[in-house]
Amino acid sequence: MATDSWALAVDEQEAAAESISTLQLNEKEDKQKPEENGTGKAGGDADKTDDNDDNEDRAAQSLLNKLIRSNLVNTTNQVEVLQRDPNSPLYSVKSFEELRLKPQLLQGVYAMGFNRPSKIQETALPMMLAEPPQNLIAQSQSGTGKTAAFVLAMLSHVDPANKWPQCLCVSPTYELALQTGKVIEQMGKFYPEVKLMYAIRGNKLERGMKLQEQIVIGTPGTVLDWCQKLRFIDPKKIKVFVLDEADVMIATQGHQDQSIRIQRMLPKTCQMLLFSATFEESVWNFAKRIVPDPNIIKLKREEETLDTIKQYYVNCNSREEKFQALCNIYGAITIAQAMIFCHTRKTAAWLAGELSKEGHQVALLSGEMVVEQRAAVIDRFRQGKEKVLVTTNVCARGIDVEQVSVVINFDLPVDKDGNPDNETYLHRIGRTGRFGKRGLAINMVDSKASMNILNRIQEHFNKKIEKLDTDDLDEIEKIAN
Ligand SMILES: Nc1ncnc2c1ncn2[C@@H]1O[C@H](COP(=O)(O)OP(=O)(O)OP(=O)(O)O)[C@@H](O)[C@H]1O
Repeated sequence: MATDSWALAVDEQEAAAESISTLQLNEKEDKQKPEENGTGKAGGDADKTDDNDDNEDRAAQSLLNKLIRSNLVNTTNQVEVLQRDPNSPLYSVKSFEELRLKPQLLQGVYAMGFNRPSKIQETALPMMLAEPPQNLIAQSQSGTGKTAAFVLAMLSHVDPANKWPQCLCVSPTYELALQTGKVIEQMGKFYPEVKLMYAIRGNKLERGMKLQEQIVIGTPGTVLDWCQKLRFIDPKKIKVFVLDEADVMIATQGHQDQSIRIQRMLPKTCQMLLFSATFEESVWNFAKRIVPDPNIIKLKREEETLDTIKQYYVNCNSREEKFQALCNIYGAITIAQAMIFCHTRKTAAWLAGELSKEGHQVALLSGEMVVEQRAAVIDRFRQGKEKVLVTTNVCARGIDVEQVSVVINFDLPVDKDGNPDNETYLHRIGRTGRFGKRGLAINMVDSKASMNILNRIQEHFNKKIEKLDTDDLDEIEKIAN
């Protein structure tokens, strides 16, 4: 997940513009709207249309990644552990059996197809299941098994004989809460005595009632209401409090305060667990307020490099010339699958249309689609049903489509001030050690300004980007070898 300031700026812009409603997120949460912040539009290459509003927000990004992910993201990086009590032994497990889980839960874990704990689970699970309970702040990239870990911890800690809420989990949005709820249901499949309740707006309960479900998952506003105003939950009886997606949480106004207010109502003995995909200072400051005396686990993201990538640029004068160059490349070499990035929705839609007319099977990923539609587009592309995926810079941020060996920057990535967005460039084109197969990146340059951007990207990475003459078929053929 990108943490650049531009991403945050566009998030705010998106929230302010209320175009978030098209993503159908937060609809059921009484989200406080931030003030209009007048964030400017991101400047493009030659392509300065005003439709660059398909800004992504963190919640949508996170949901999208969850919906399209079919596997664990494995990393070879070691976890970094900071223990509250450095003298206590640090346990790590290599199998689920070692955790001495209830048989119903072990059955649930195996039924989900998990053979062994993921890297972060190896250390986080023994810590979360220890007696007495230990508090934990854990950070690792999306897809590394955090959700599965805290779901297992919650299910292990409840006493099904007690008919009241014992575990409370807060998520930033209704949809993310539902996704986690599904994992609880799956993992607890063989443990039917444990019941789950969703504390989300729209779930109206009779006044005066007391919840009997042992696990409650919801959004901060509703959870707070249910604990404080409506008293459906007795917060003093909560044994485990989970705050998921802390980085997404703090990007939504109001959620941080609500979460802290919930936390203050819980008993001192309650186990506090906080998870985040990123760990910038704001997340860290928030985490420290939610989790007293924490153990801390961090798992670094695998570094991407440009070492195995052949990079080229093509000089053009207009978007039509860029399109022609693209056609020449397609005419000369066989491209199994390519991702093409544009700066605006309008360009992306235009390009997708032109490529279709040329007979290409094109998928278009656009900001106006709801998250589920976007997930479906990416999924089809991953399955190879389409050979070209055209998208905007913002829309595809943080999405990994590993098998793509050709990336075309129809417009170069720039931040909101028009400076090169090196992080996005690297993430889009770079490969981690594991996916170290050779790749090809082609950058379209169409103005002095974009040539300048390209030069700065070259300088930043200290890697030469070769010029490619797309009118010379022989030359293009060479790049494929
Ligand atoms: N031990 C495991 N073995 C195999 N698959 C696993 C294991 N743990 C989790 N998974 C699977 O890997 C995927 C990612 O796991 P999970 O959702 O828990 O990651 P996450 O770190 O919480 O991601 P996010 O930050 O997006 O919520 C899921 O499909 C999950 O079912």
